Amino acid sequence: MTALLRIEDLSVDFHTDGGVVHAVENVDLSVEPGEIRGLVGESGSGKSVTSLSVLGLLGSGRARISSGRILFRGENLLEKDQRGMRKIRGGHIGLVSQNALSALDPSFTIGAQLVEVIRLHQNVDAKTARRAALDALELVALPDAVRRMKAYPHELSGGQRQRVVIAIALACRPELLLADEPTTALDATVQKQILDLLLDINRELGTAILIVTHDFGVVAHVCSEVTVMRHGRIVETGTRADILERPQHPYTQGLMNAVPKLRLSAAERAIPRSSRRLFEFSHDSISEGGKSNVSA
Ligand SMILES: Nc1ncnc2c1ncn2[C@@H]1O[C@H](COP(=O)(O)OP(=O)(O)OP(=O)(O)O)[C@@H](O)[C@H]1O
Repeated sequence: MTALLRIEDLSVDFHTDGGVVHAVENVDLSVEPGEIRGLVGESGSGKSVTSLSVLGLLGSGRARISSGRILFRGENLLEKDQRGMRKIRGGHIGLVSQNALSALDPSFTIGAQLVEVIRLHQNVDAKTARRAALDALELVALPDAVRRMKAYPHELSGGQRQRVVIAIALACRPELLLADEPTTALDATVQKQILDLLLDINRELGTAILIVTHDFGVVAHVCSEVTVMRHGRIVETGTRADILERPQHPYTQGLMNAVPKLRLSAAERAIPRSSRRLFEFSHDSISEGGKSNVSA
């Protein structure tokens, strides 16, 4: 199968007053059409820099991509100009960020923000854009969508705001959603609802999702494939079963062992009973894959 997204040998440096920081080194990562891949690792491991590179959002300041290609549908995104990247962002790759409050503009209604994104990417009249905006809100199961179109971000709960962010990301039916810690800012019950929504979207629309997370609860709940990062490098790649049940790399084993008991309990409470077994490393509810691919 041709990968939807293929990152090849990506290296990113930051040139700071204190010297050069090798934030991402020789990273290879693929997302196949329709799959949900988790990119997991501790803070500072290079997850966000990798995902910002995909979106062309590293900024022109101190960051430098020193090697690699980022192929999306076969095209190298690193060769695209700003205009080309604006078409990709929102049009073909939707972004769901951690903080819905900062992702939304406080001075515009939800409807206006959705309509703006749709009209930016699609050559449609205002009425068609409004209909598409409403469809997007219904897709993310925001209750009372017609009334919510006129609401401002501060009038919604945290979970509702994150649904709106997902609606905006999906409004143009992108092939890939890039979700950077999509549930970190939410409480456990709402986290589960948002993760279930991402699963529904994946199943119903076939949208591939790359989830950046430090949380194995998120991985266990939604990811079919997992890539583990440490110090800017990929240390292990495998199916969810490989990584959760049979981690090969000592770093992944350590991360799994370090998931505190209390934290596990919170995560267990946040996911359906049928999936809780994942945390007990049982075999029957998860796909059996080959051995994971481990780097030194
Ligand atoms: N603007 C910047 N200037 C200098 N160094 C940076 C900058 N942004 C990131 N880095 C460095 O790049 C490395 C990777 O950071 P990155 O934000 O990708 O990690 P992360 O795994 O996403 O962690 P977190 O979950 O905390 O965001 C870290 O060493 C970080 O300090």
